[in-house]
Amino acid sequence: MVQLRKVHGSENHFFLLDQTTLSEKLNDAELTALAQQVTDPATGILNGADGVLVVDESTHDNVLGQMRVINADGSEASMCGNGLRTVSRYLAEKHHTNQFKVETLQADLQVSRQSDLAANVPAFSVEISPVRFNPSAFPFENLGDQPLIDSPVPAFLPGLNFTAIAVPNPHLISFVDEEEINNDDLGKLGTMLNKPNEYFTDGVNVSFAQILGPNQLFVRTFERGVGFTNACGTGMSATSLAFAMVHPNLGHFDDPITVYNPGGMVKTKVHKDADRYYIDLIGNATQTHVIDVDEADLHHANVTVKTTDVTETDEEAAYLNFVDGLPTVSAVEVKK
Ligand SMILES: N[C@H](CCC[C@H](N)C(=O)O)C(=O)O
Repeated sequence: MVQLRKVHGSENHFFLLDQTTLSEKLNDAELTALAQQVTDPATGILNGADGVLVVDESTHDNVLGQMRVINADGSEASMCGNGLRTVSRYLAEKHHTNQFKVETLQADLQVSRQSDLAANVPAFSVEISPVRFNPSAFPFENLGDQPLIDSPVPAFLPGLNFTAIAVPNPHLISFVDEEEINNDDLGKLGTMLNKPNEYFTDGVNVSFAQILGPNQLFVRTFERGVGFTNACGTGMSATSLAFAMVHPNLGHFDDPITVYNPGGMVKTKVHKDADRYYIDLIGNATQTHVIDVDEADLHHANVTVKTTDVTETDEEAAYLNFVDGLPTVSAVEVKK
C-alpha cells in the first residue's frame, strides 16, 4: 500500500502523489490517465479534485523536491500557486525543514512556512515566477505583437479591458464590477478561449477581479484544463501584479494585498526588481485526507471507493472556521 493525499489551497483541491514512495514511478501516460480518473467526481473519490500534484526528487542544487501539475483534463501546467503551497508543506514535514526551494517546470522557487492562519490552518509563502508579458510566452496570437496591458478586446467582451500575464502559466485578467463578476460572461469567455480559438492556442486561465479598496481584491477564475475553481493561486498572483501595474494608486508594490476568492482568502506581495517582476503568494496549505491505495491501482488509474482506505484529518473543519471569520465579499458558491 502507498499513500495519496487530498490537499487544498483556498479550496482549490488536489490529490498529491509522491513518486519517490513508489516501487516504480508512474510514467507520463499513467499520470495523465490517473489525473483524468481520480479527479472526476463520477469515476474518482472524495468528490474528485482540480488536478494532481506530482512530487519527485530534484537533481538541482539546494532544491528539496520537484513539483509537476496535471490538470483534471490531463493537461500539464507549468505552475500552480495553491498547489505549490501544499507541496511545500508536504516536503517541509517530510524533510523537517521550513525554508527551501522547489523545482517547477521553468524555475526553482523559494518557499517558506508562515505562521498558521488560525488554529490548525498551516500556511506557506511561495514565490511565483518567472513573469512574462510577451505574446509568445502564452502563446497568444491575433492580439497585436505587443504585451496586452489594460487593453480593450471587443472580440472577448465589449467594454472590458484585458491584461495578459504569464507566471509562467498563462493568465488573462480583467477588472470588473460586482454585476460582471457574478454573471455568466466569465464562464462563456473561459470556455471560448479553452476550446480551439484564434487567440490563445494553448488555452488560458481567465480571471475577473473586483477592486474592494486599497490593496484589496476579490478574484474569480475559470481555469485552463479545469473550468471554474474556488481559487487559482497563479491567477490571484497575476491579478495582483496587474492591479499594481494598472491601478497603482490602489494596488501597491511590496505591500501585502488581500485577495478574497470563493474558497477563502490569500495574501500576495508583488515585487519589481531591476530586471524582473516576482510575486509572493501566502495562504493555507491544508491536508484533508490520507488515502491508502495499492500502487498497481495508481498505475491502472483505478483509484475508487472500493480500492482505497481513506482517513480524514481534522483540518477541513479548522479551515472552514477560518473562512467563517472572513468578511463576506462574494455571493459565489464554494465548489465542493
Ligand atoms: N489550470 C492551470 C494550472 C493550475 C493553476 C492553479 N490551480 C493555481 O493554483 O495556480 C493551468 O493550466 O495553467
